[in-house]
Amino acid sequence: MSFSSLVQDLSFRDNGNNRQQLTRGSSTISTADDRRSHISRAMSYASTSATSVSIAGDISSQLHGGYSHPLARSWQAEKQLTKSMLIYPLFISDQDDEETLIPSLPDQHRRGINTLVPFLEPLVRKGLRSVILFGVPMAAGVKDALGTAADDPKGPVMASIRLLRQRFPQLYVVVDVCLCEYTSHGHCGILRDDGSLNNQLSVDRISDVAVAYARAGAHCVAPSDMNDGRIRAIKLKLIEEGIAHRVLLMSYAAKFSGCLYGPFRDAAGSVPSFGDRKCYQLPPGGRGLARRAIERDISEGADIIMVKPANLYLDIISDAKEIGKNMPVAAYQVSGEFAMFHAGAKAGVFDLKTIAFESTEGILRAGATIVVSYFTPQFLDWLES
Ligand SMILES: NCc1[nH]cc(CCC(=O)O)c1CC(=O)O
Ligand SMILES: [Zn+2]
Ligand SMILES: [Zn+2]
Repeated sequence: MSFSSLVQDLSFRDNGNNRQQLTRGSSTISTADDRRSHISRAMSYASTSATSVSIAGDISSQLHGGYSHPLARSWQAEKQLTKSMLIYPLFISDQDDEETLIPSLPDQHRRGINTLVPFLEPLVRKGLRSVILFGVPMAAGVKDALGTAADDPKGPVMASIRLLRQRFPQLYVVVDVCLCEYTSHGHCGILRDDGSLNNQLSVDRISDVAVAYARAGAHCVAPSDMNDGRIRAIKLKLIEEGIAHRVLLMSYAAKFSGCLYGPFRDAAGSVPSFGDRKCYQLPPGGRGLARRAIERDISEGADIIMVKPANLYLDIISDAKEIGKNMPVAAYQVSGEFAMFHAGAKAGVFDLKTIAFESTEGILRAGATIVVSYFTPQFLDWLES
């Protein structure tokens, strides 16, 4: 294109301003004018081509900003999964040397106290920061209507708390507080004659158990029983005992009754002998009820609120973050979710490591910063690379 035809071309299409500059000679065209003429040329081209409108005319449509690089991908997340976010569940049986694979809970064992230290040593070395203990009485005749074995000073949980505190000073020890593993009927409290939960007796008993675990050295007690008023009762008793300043109270605030606890009940032998837990666990559709439970438990003195299960209840995690915006939110990726991911991986639906990360990142994105996860030992390896 010759200079004269370029001038002709520009003056033909451009506004008066540009034409004025051009009449003073090509050497006086300013940079700004130069840019303007380029834009106007692009726009006049765009007006004849529908596809270029979105490219040149609308920068906001450009989302593919070179984030295929793993580091650039990680920068898109508000929170990165770290080892310190993970709590690993341990099932402690009263058979001291036991190490039994739990059939419905892949790679997870029920273990006696004598197997704990050798099992945990390499994990702690790899960066395990926290465990949550569940007691599993296996011996015949241990269970009764009151769940007496729960805080037996010689019982496996009390002994394990003391052992872990002594052997692994850096390990943060959380203890689940409930009666269902210890009651003959398998429910999470003390029952009336008609089989319904006696809330007052249950709360009295649960808070005694929580205080016993705390006195034995638990850093954190986590009541999962769902009896009304248990958080207040435990907090008051911890204050009364003079140990409230050194014990965190983590409430399973929003705990739903669904079909995702099966492998856990296998592991813990806590299937109710009659009925179900629908009187004291939330209905899956009960978002409002969950919000009320979270508000209630915060007002009663919970230090951490938990949502359980996790991946099917991400909206509840996000509600918990909003309601409890000044406190940590935990989520429990439960046994049924873990087993489901294993089954999917085994069936070739997806890769286990990939789904472990994707599901856990979903939990963080929803608002949790603490994740109770059966994947914890694997994450300790996966987060190394
Ligand atoms: N109160 C017992 C308890 N504590 C934690 C879980 C579930 C954990 C899991 O499924 O991984 C359960 C089972 C239940 O409520 O029946
Ligand atoms: Zn229970
Ligand atoms: Zn429990």
